[in-house]
Amino acid sequence: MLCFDAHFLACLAVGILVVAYVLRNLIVLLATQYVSPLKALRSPPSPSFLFGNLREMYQQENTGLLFDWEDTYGHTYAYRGFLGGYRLITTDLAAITHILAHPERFQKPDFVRESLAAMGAGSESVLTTESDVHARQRRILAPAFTAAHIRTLHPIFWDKAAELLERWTHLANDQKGLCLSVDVLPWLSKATLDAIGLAGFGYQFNALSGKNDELADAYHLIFSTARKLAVRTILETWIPLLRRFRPHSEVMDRARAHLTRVGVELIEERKLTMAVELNKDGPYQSLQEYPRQTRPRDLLSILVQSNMASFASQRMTTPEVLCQISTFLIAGYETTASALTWCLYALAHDHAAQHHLRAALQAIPRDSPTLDDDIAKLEHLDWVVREALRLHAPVTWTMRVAMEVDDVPVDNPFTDRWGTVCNSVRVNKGDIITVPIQAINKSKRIWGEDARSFRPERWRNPPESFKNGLWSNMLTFLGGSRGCIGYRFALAEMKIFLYTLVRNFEFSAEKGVVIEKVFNIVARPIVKPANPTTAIPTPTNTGPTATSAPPPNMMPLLIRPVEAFSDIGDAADFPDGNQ
Ligand code: HEM
Repeated sequence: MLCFDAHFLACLAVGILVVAYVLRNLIVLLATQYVSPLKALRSPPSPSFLFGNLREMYQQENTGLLFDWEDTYGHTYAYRGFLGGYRLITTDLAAITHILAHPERFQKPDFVRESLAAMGAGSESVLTTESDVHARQRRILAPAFTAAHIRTLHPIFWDKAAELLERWTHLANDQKGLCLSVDVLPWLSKATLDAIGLAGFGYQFNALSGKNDELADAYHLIFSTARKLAVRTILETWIPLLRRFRPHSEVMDRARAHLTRVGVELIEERKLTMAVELNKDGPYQSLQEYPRQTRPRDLLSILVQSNMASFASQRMTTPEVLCQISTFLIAGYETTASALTWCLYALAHDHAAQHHLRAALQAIPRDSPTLDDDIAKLEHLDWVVREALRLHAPVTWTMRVAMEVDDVPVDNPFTDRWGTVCNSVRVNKGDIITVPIQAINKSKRIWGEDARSFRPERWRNPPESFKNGLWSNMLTFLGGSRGCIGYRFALAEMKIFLYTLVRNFEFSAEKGVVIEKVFNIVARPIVKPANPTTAIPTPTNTGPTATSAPPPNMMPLLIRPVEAFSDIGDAADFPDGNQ
């Protein structure tokens, strides 16, 4: 009896604590929301008390929601989050510039950092740290991303692009001049995973060749799950305790353990090879004594050196180094794969642009000794890459949280819900801000009436209005000190892949196939059935590890070798479905 009572009382105490914890969080949330100055902003109606506009936001790329909202509420307004909380959203360039220029005042919200950490980046990654720790990590990592170092990685990109070309050529040859339906997404994911593995860490995933690799499978799993905005995810945002009780996937746990094992092996191996080099090169006592100009610049060497550094400002601990390894593997492949996939999609829907690009690429011979310099400078290729990255930014939006009260200045005064004209937005500590990367990239105000069309020639005279994006007057790689560290890596890889693929293949869309975007860190394509009874088309080939079930994310395109196409006719002869 006593035992039952003790057990009962313990359960009761735990229950009370849990209820008190949830209530406390809800009260803090409601109080923060109650006093938030964002309540004064105009806002669209909220379809759900519990989830506000979050579900609509998730679909915004397919519905044009943010454009409608901007037409109705102007550049600066609020939408509703969990339990009706107001979140600032602004396409005002002065406001965005201010937010990105003050990373101390506007940090990543903890629920964003935790979900990135849980997806494999870890809590000590440059993607998830803030303030001094983040600044130190960026400083240490920067030498691996200079233009000069990225140039040394080109041979890896060329090899991987050639391998992909060979595989597609092999498949296409069986078609005897007819179009082959290929889901390009998994192929590009595998190729870019191989590339970052080798370029960053000398690690052979062999994903393109179809060899089984537990790590490659783990990354595939990370990006192919969580396709729906789950209620649980929203609740976890405000009740952090729930994050500790995420359903555990055994596969993911195994994958994480495997990732750590591989990371430790990579570090140890590199330490050994660097020690051998050191002894060969001179009487240095430690890696840090290497003359600066002869120090290896590849990512793994930089991480290993920092692990052994004696100065705190240059040192990363082993767990930190492991976090960077998994971060760069994640950040470095699915983003670029998504960018390339959407670029091929855009070209498949615009044969004139594709034709021009191909002609420009074919003018540079593959065996030219200056090929690397030439394609880096090739105007038309550059335009296509910029335009695809503008229209199909892989990272569609990002979030920040105000760490203190601030007045965010705006270029375009806005009228609040009481009719007052305002020149700045007041935010309180804890207010959430959405930076709508894609909506700004497609803004008619910046890019003109044809802002939502794919028109590479616009880059002949690009608009000057936005100076603060990291690259090319746009927000695709964000800006400020938290802008994408790997943008040169991504651009070089994209250009080499496009040179190789577009010179050799014609791409076209499949008739009647409508592609939509879903979000899982990056924008990924899915096929929208024309009506509920229409089956999702299964491309002839989905990549080396295809299974009978259609993959959840896919980009089926028709491809045909250029020679076969040239024999048959002109670009206009492509099957229906192309515009
Ligand atoms: C087309 C390809 C890519 C796009 C569109 C892209 C976009 C972005 C964006 C928008 C951010 C900022 C996220 C935020 O603060 O909310 C970011 C950060 C980052 N990216 Fe990329 N990225 C790409 C490729 C790469 C590559 C190839 C690498 C590495 C090899 C990389 C590594 C990173 C890292 C480490 C960060 C965190 C930077 C920091 O917080 O200091 N990215 N990227």
